Amino acid sequence: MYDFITGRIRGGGYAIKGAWLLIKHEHSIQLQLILAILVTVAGFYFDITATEWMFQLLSIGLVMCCEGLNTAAEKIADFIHPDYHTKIGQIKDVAAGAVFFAAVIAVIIGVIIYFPYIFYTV
Ligand SMILES: Nc1ncnc2c1ncn2[C@@H]1O[C@H](COP(=O)(O)OP(=O)(O)OP(=O)(O)O)[C@@H](O)[C@H]1O
Repeated sequence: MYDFITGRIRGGGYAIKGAWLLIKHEHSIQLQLILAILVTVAGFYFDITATEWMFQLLSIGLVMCCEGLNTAAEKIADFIHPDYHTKIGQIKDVAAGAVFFAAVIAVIIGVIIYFPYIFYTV
């Protein structure tokens, strides 16, 4: 039981270290973080509902999660095959495609939330 708890705590520490490395070194994650901060400010400004906050936070989490996994896939690809190869290109494109799905959904959710606040408020 003790090993289980210390192992989980250590695992959490590695995960926080990984999240910090993403924020510190990856421009794509830095951009997503800036966008997340901006929409969070917008959420407070427009006083969005609890349900809208949940969808917004889910969207932020989904995009940052996909972006982080995309970065991991790119790093694995570069590590196992640093030279140019069409397969590596496909692997990177597929990983980027996953981010694209998440980003499109996040934009649609953002439009659904903020369009009425911006255009229909009296
Ligand atoms: N080793 C490679 N072999 C073949 N094609 C590659 C290779 N590296 C990159 N590519 C192609 O270039 C695209 C961009 O790759 P890259 O690793 O630069 O990703 P990126 O999205 O620019 O990275 P970042 O998110 O760090 O800015 C890939 O999606 C792929 O199509």
